[in-house]
Amino acid sequence: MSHYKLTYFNLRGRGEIIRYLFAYSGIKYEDYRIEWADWPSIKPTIPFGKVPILEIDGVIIHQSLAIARYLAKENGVAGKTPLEQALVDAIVDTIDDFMSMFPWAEKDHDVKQRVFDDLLTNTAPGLLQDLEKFLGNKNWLVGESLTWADFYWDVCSTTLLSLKSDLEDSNPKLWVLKRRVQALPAIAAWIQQRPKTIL
Ligand SMILES: CCC(=O)N1CCc2c(cnn2-c2cccc(F)c2)C1
Repeated sequence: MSHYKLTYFNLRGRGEIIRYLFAYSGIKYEDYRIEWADWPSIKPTIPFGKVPILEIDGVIIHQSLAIARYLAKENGVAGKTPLEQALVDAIVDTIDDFMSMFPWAEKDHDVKQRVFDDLLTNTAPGLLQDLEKFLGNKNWLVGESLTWADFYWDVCSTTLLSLKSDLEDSNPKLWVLKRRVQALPAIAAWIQQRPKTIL
């Protein structure tokens, strides 16, 4: 039995997709949440100096999407064929490109608020419309079964709704999908038990 240790902050952020995959797989792992005060002393010990990282029996994987893709493949939710896996990656990257546009670490509150508001008001609607069209009348974003693209949509849309709740007023199929993911017993249980954080 492998030993898994996830290292990230006490945030959903870029760590939550990994936590979803562990919850779905039922595999036990250490969910180590770095205290902000400890980060300066921990950062130099981390390869490439960024988190999340996942240690698997001492082997360190960095980059949240690489970690998630590994766990998805190990647990049958990466896509059933290479073509489906490519579509999953394309959707995940599309969502991640948008999430990466936010200046999460901006120190100037006014600058941060202005960029966040612009992205949420002027960029998010187009992205959601494209995702709604891609989903169409399917139950899941890719193929005919759950993949980690569906998990990623739920993880990231939770944060987007926390920032702009009226995003839920358009693109109804996307919000039906969100509820379908959150109704999965393992995901529902994780959401109920996880530490409550703003982001
Ligand atoms: C100081 C750092 C911080 O506040 N956060 C880190 C990044 C982040 C947060 C919430 N979502 N999110 C995120 C999720 C997926 C992709 C991505 F680029 C970003 C909060």
